[in-house]
Amino acid sequence: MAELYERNAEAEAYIALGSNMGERDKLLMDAIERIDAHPEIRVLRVSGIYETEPVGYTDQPSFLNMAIAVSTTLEPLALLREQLEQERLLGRIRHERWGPRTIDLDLLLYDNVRMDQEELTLPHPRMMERAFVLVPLHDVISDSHPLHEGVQAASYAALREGKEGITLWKTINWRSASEPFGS
Ligand SMILES: Nc1ncnc2c1ncn2[C@@H]1O[C@H](COP(=O)(O)OP(=O)(O)OP(=O)(O)O)[C@@H](O)[C@H]1O
Ligand SMILES: Nc1nc2c(c(=O)[nH]1)N=C(CO)CN2
Repeated sequence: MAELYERNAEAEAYIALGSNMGERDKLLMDAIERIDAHPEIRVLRVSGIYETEPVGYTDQPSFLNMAIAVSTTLEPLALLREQLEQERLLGRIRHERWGPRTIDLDLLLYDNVRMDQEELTLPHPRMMERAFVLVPLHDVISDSHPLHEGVQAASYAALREGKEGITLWKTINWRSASEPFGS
């Protein structure tokens, strides 16, 4: 799949972030700044920070969740590996599945790429059922994205129903520190 991309072609991708240990908002913003500092990734838009009840394993602290839109010349697996490296650098220790974590970075969408490998499945297989993904994603997804309407409808429904207790915790004014590619 990734081979379909010409070298240096820019793709638009969406990443979900979550934290429920330590200084949660600082960890999220650190992760975003580190991603933006990568020479082949530019953070275009940043969602609000939302507080959410834990989903899955519920006996753990509440999460702060966000989403970002990025432009990148990395291929999908390289982008995922960069995210995993940033998780590692920010001190993520893996315990149980769906358990507490300092930082979690999930790749939601990469252009219109569909792939189904153990290391990377796109679109993210659980994204449409999670308010903690859909509501922040709606803040940053492009109006012209094929999933925009579906994400919008599911996000509004989640907010109406108070799904996962989601509430806006803080808004962010984002300005990328990196130059657009090719400038
Ligand atoms: N779209 C994707 N985004 C992130 N990781 C993915 C994706 N598809 C597959 N993976 C693989 O899943 C592995 C485990 O990811 P992780 O520990 O973040 O899961 P989780 O956050 O506990 O659960 P969930 O996947 O339900 O969010 C990663 O090492 C990665 O290789
Ligand atoms: N509210 C919330 N719950 C979760 C989250 C998360 O980011 N937010 N991440 C999980 C593992 O991906 C499991 N449960």
